[in-house]
Amino acid sequence: MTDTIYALSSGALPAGVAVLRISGPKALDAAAALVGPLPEQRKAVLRTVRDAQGQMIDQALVLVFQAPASFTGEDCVELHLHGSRAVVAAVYRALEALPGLRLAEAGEFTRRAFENGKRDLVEAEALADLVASETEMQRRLAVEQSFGGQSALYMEWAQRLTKARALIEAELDFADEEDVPGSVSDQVWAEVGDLYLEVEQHLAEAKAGEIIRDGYKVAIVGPPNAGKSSLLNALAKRDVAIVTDIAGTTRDVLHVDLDIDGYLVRFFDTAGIRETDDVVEREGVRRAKDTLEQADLVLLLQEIDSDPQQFAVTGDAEVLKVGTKLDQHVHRTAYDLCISTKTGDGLDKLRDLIATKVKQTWSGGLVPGRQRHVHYLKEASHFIQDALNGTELDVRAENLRGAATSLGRITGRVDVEELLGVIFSQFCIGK
Ligand SMILES: Nc1nc2c(c(=O)[nH]1)N(C=O)[C@@H](CNc1ccc(C(=O)N[C@@H](CCC(=O)O)C(=O)O)cc1)CN2
Ligand SMILES: Nc1nc2c(ncn2[C@@H]2O[C@H](COP(=O)(O)OP(=O)(O)OP(=O)(O)O)[C@@H](O)[C@H]2O)c(=O)[nH]1
Ligand SMILES: [Mg+2]
Repeated sequence: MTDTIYALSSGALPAGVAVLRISGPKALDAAAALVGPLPEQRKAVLRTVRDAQGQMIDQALVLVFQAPASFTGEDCVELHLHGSRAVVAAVYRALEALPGLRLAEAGEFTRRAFENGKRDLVEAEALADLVASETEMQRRLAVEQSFGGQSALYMEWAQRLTKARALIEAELDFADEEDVPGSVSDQVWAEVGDLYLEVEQHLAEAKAGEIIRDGYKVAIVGPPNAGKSSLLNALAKRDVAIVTDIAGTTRDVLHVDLDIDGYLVRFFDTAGIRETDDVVEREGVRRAKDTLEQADLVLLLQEIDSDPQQFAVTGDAEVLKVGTKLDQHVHRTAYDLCISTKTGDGLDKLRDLIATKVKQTWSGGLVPGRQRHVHYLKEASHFIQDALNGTELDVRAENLRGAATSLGRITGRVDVEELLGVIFSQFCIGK
């Protein structure tokens, strides 16, 4: 028998109100033990919460959800308590004393929702993203992936693959019979070819999902003393990095997260890149180069009119040449943009430029949300490719099955074999 679990579902205490959720076969009994006869389901009612000795703990709103119509699909009760640590601790003590009840583990309510078919893996992961979202775009992406058809897209693909496989296998089984025209198979492979392109197009947008979720990475690089750390501080509007006039001040990579127009943008301040015998600085330079390679955008800083020290910017990030210390120099066209952290000149322009670039990364549509999805999408894509390029019909059909299974693993919901049964039962081969 499943445990009945409980936990605080609302935020950090103290708070005005704390929502304590109980879910599982004993949820209703447990709640009744604390508050007496339960209200009609899905109707909030004010009740006194008492411990086993009959001592009053708090007055709370009680909300009952009967299985299967609840968030988890199990019997659920919510106690909307006063949000103090002592109240919650006292209710925990009272629940703990009841047999078959225990504190929920992280994610366990949502896990049960998955196990009871209330949401699939993509929706459950996106719900975690929604709860963790800090920027507007993270929220939008999470909402889109949790409630907006991401799962339906993968399931539709899996179904198309399974249908194609059913038709191919029918051809295999009835190859010697006249009522399976050869052109059926041509048609099927043309459709699989279309699907392949759709999957590839979707995969091509994986970067967008990563940027929204994990942030758009901007590396601030350049020679020592160019003003990199000063820029980081100016962007952060606080004294994050040490700034001195000594070349080689920064060694570690420091970062600051900013919300720019609803997007998470992560700025990385790095050690000035130069040849050096200093062991510590050399490690700093190595890390600077690493950061540069992983960036989505590189701000290459250089004091205006200084000798253009050249070093290779590797990686495929776009590079913006930024001239610094504009207060001491005049504007030069050799740079994409000139700034002064001393006067603040050019900083708004830089922020706008970055905002424009990050906005181009996501069209707002369905994109792969996580590395896990990308992994299975690539796997599916390879199977489809093998199916398209194969020669033996049975092997090609097997590759179609592999592709559908890979897609099924993303949502964790599709039972592909079951689907095959449904499809087979729907068409008859002239028998
Ligand atoms: N108080 C409270 N607020 C909350 C939640 C909650 O659990 N409790 N949620 C928790 O994340 C979110 C709302 N999500 C929910 C999702 C499903 C059901 C539910 O009862 N589903 C039933 C009935 C559906 C219906 O009537 O349309 C079901 O799926 O069968 C409830 C809340 C946000 N706000
Ligand atoms: N006048 C003027 N001085 C600046 C400006 N930005 C930075 N500086 C000065 O330039 C010196 C170096 O600045 P940092 O920000 O430490 O330079 P950095 O690129 O981080 O240097 P390293 O960490 O050594 O690679 C400091 O003395 C700053 O005050 C600016 O816009 N105008
Ligand atoms: Mg520095």
